[in-house]
Amino acid sequence: MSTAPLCHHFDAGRCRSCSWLGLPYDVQLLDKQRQVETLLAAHDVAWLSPVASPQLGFRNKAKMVVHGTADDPTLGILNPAGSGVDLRDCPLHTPGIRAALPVLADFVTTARVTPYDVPARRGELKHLLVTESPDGELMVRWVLRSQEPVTRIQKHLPALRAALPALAVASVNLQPEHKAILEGDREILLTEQETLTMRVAGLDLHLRPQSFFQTNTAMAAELYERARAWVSEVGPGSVWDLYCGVGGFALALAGPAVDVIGVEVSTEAVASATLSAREAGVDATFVAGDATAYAVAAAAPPDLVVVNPPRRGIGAELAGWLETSGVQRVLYSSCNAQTLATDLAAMPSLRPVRGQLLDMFPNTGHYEVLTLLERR
Ligand SMILES: C[S@@+](CC[C@H](N)C(=O)[O-])C[C@H]1O[C@@H](n2cnc3c(N)ncnc32)[C@H](O)[C@@H]1O
Repeated sequence: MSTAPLCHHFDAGRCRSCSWLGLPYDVQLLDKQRQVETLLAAHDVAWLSPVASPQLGFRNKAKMVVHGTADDPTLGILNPAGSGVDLRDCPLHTPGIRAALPVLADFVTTARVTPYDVPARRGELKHLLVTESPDGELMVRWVLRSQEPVTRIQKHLPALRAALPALAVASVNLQPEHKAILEGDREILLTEQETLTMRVAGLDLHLRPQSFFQTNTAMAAELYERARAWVSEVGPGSVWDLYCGVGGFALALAGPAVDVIGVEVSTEAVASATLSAREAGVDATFVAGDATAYAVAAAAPPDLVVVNPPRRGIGAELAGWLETSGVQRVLYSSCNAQTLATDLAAMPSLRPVRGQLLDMFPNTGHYEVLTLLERR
């Protein structure tokens, strides 16, 4: 039986970012489950069935490198020779993003925003970042070397909005350094609307341009719903959500009988979470700062701590604090089972009793794993 090709760029060898695309999806999921069970084999975890994702069309954020010329830009990646590979029809992205990228490529030409030429260090437009909310609204960000094209972008923005009615938030990010980093610190908002509303798991989460959001909307919803269900079995009176981002876990777990505090290093994300809590009429507090510093300085631990760190994990200091703090339960959501295993080894008094893999990153070797830890 012949099957339709999933991605013509992959088949032609132009893009291998989805390094597992050649594996049938059920094999991908089995391999990931096997991997996480092996990494956590030292623990007696009750594993729930892995949560499958749509294999394509799931990715709510496009991070496109812009190359070529203003008349003929490419949106995609650079190949090893440094030439642009156009991936505007990348099938991982949501249909709304796929429809928007050709319009945004035309805009590069109309507004004369010259793509940045890495070897020559000339040009302006480095990346185009596009996020689609579950409601179909778009956030578009032009990552520029300098402010030079901003006036032209502003001038042509009304025409772009007419061509792309879903465009709700537009901004310019300034990344003046000649470094392979996605974006810089400074953001210039070009629309009145400042946030995209990410409606997942019954929550309306405001997302500002520089904040993190899980890139797979369906899996984000599954993650917060599972957190809500698992934690409700335990009924804690107080919860910290460390590495809270725009507050998904905190707001999913908040309630009249639960005192919730979210801690996050990004002030933008904290502002978004605070706004979402206020609009939902939820009593949750969000603090800008380092998760470890917050924990070690606290007078007393809460009943339950959620941690959802970047790939590096929570690290020895926070793991050590959790180990000795007396906190009864930890809900650890990890996008890197290797660092999860290291962190668990540093908290022998907290036993992972339940785990579930959520396939946040189909067609790659990556995945999210949610684990509930209980004090022995
Ligand atoms: C994997 S994301 C999780 C975000 C959020 N929990 C969610 O569900 O979307 C990790 C978050 O940790 C934040 N972060 C990174 N280092 C941190 C630190 N040292 N202290 C607090 N937050 C940090 C990042 O800004 C990012 O928002």
